Amino acid sequence: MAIEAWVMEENEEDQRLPHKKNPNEPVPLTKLQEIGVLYWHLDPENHENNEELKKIRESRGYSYMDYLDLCPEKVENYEQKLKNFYTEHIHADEEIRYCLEGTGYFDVRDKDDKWIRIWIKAGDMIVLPAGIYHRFTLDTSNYVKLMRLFVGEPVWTAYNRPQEDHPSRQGYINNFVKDSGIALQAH
Ligand SMILES: CSCCC(=O)C(=O)O
Ligand SMILES: [Fe+2]
Repeated sequence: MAIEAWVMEENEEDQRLPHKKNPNEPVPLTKLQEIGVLYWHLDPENHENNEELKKIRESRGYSYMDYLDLCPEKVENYEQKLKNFYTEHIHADEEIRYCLEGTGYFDVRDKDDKWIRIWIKAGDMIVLPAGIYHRFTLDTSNYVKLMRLFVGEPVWTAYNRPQEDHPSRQGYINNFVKDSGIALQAH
């Protein structure tokens, strides 16, 4: 199964709507990889014994794991959390999420600072690199259950934009934005 992503139509409509352009401008996985986003599709059933997940965790050092069941009954300060998730931010580390149930949108900025919307469904696992500007919203299904992974003790601190001097932002620019800029200039 392939990932579904598109260039976002920015307007004042509800954030939970798809916000596709007309006509739609799909974004292929290769373009997401260029900006440092990793993606796997795994079997969401019986994830405790999923060999592929085990291998990814071992090879990338994802020792920590917990669950985020995004519904008002299970999450403290639900509305505030949703607001924070949709405020553009970065982290000092990777953001690793594996969708077990439901659906939602991860928005990431591309090299031209445009929003790309990534539709996450059961079985989708994504890694956002440290320093990438991003945000998250539920879609109209209003529910998602995610596995959160981390290397070592988790740090969920979000640094809201602008954050150009943050070391992870500078690292991100050096790894994923700068070279492509130079390559373009050379042509
Ligand atoms: C609902 S998980 C994704 C939200 C987010 O960007 C974060 O937790 O930092
Ligand atoms: Fe985040």
